[in-house]
Amino acid sequence: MTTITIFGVGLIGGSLALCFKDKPGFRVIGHSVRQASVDKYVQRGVVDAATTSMEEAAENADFIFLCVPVGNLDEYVRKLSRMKLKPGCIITDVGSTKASVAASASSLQLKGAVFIGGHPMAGSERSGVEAASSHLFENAYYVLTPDRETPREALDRLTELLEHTKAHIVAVDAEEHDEIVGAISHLPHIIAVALVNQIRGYNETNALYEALAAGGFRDITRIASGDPVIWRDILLHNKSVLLRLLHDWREGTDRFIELIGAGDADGIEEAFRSAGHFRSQLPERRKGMLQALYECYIDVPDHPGIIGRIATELGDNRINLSNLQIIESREDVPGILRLSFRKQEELDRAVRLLDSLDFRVHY
Ligand SMILES: NC(=O)c1ccc[n+]([C@@H]2O[C@H](COP(=O)([O-])OP(=O)(O)OC[C@H]3O[C@@H](n4cnc5c(N)ncnc54)[C@H](O)[C@@H]3O)[C@@H](O)[C@H]2O)c1
Ligand SMILES: O=C(O)C(=O)C[C@]1(C(=O)O)C=C[C@@H](O)C=C1
Repeated sequence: MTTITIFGVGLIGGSLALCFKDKPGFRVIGHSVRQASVDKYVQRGVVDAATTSMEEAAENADFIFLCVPVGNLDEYVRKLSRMKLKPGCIITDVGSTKASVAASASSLQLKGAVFIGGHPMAGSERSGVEAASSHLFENAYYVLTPDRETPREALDRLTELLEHTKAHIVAVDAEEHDEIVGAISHLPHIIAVALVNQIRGYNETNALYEALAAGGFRDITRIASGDPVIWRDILLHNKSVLLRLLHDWREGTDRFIELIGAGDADGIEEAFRSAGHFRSQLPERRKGMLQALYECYIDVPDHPGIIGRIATELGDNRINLSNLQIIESREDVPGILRLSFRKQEELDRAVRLLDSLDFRVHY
């Protein structure tokens, strides 16, 4: 029996637990500092058993996943280093920054256990075990950050276990990870939050800002709703990288001030063209499950039952909807529904079907 212990059964810890739970030969143990959370994990069937005792959770584990906020990782690694663990136990984490936890672990004697940093490149703005899903990591990249000391056999064992997530496992140096993930994840979160707060300020004197905010604003700001504690810790643990990136970002916005100020039409077009070109090359598989892979938008007249009818028509025609979101719904305008599918072929069939039913469909 392989025992997998998860400290912090939230969005990421809970999703990992669901990837392993009920697989033959696996037993999944959850840990929380709060009894109410322990009860909830068990009630929801996310883990086989749970406890508030760190020793009890860790003692028989073959794999330990630390899925707590980045700011708590050092404390967890330190506590584990003082415990008697099963020989050969692999300790890993899922923190969004990697250099600081790698430094904590390498400064400690883990008494026969091995630490290998990890970071699944999938998630969402939601948090807590309620948002967990066994599909979260499918087709996403899952970064591991072994170093020169990491035994090959341990890396292979962890990689083999993580195959249950259906993610693509890649090994990346911890510092390089923080550099790149700072740019493609942490900086965008900062920009989204700064933008929302800028608009929130304008909205205080004119509520039309909020009322008129449509698809563009929502698309670029979804991630501004991330958990404040999780993101506080991430930003503070990638400080030097982020300060450099923010400096570059300021140059990017200064460039727009120049282009617009000078009425440089060609320069503006070129900025959009090169960005669009780069973005269109991003591999689809990098998107996590909670993001749409293939999407279309439908104008829906504001009358009861319409959403149910669309879902039923798709279901009757065996077209699998991966997500359905109302992105605009006010009394005075038609609503807009965003439908997401996992496959191009499903999107194509949905568009043909909805067209034939006289819905206005846009891509
Ligand atoms: N949210 C994402 O998109 C995402 C993606 C990849 C990795 N991560 C990383 O995963 C880790 C967990 O994030 P999440 O999104 O699952 O958050 P979450 O809030 O859903 O889960 C965090 C878990 O840690 C527990 N916890 C919080 N504070 C604690 C403390 N002080 N001591 C002990 N336990 C505590 C919570 O009870 C919860 O079970 C973080 O390190 C984060 O950087 C997040
Ligand atoms: O999809 C989202 O909402 C996320 O924020 C996921 C996301 C990201 O892509 O930036 C956020 C943090 C992670 O550590 C990994 C992935």
